[in-house]
Amino acid sequence: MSATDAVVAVENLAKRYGEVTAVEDLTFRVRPGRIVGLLGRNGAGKTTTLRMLLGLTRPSSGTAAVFGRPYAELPRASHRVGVSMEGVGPTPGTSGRRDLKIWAKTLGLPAARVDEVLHEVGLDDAADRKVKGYSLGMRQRLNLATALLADPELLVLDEPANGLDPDGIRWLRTTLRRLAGEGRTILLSSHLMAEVEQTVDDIVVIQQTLRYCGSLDELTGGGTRRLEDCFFELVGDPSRSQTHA
Ligand SMILES: Nc1ncnc2c1ncn2[C@@H]1O[C@H](COP(=O)(O)OP(=O)(O)OP(=O)(O)O)[C@@H](O)[C@H]1O
Repeated sequence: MSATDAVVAVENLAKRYGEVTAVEDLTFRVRPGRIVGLLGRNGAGKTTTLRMLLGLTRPSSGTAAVFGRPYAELPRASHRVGVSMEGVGPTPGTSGRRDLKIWAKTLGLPAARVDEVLHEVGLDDAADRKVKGYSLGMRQRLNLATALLADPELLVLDEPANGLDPDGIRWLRTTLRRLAGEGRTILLSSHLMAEVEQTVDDIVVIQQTLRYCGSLDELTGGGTRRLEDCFFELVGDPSRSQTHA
């Protein structure tokens, strides 16, 4: 697949914060219609990578493109790409419904779309409560509702399963499958192996540098090996050695 056919194309991407190297020489592509899990332990560079992809953090070197262009140069980027990420979310003092209405107006969408996405994420009953009173799981649902507002082709979701209860996790999995079934591409970051194993088609494993990029099936031998075991082989298991790979 050429870089122009890819929904996401990351080429030799690097980010350094002074002495700290967050990401180094990262290259991977995301194919259309796939659910892709970006995996790595805490501090591996997942959020930094997604932020560079969305033009929120400037790379030290390399490039990141969405639909063949840097996000900042992509026409109708906020309609084509839905984002759920800490710091891109709602204003705590407003209600969920009010917050979504502001986003809908900003995006030039009809107010009726707000009710649709509230229903889609199961927040109808809590829609008029203040966001500051929401549980973490409710915030995740609201973030996803915001990401879905413009009916985007690509969803970029940073740790979407964080804080969800078992019902919420099952709901998220079914929802993501349905969205991908409608032809959307989904790039999500996570460190929840069991969840990722049940949700994604492809895997990108990073630990500053790229450790794996390909199908989940290929990595786990068609499900004969646990993703968690494969993951530790790729990034190193601190319980077996004193040094991280
Ligand atoms: N603005 C910043 N200034 C300095 N260092 C940063 C900054 N943002 C990230 N880092 C560092 O870059 C590295 C990667 O961080 P990043 O948040 O991308 O990891 P992550 O994989 O998303 O981790 P987590 O799973 O804990 O969210 C870490 O060492 C982090 O401390």
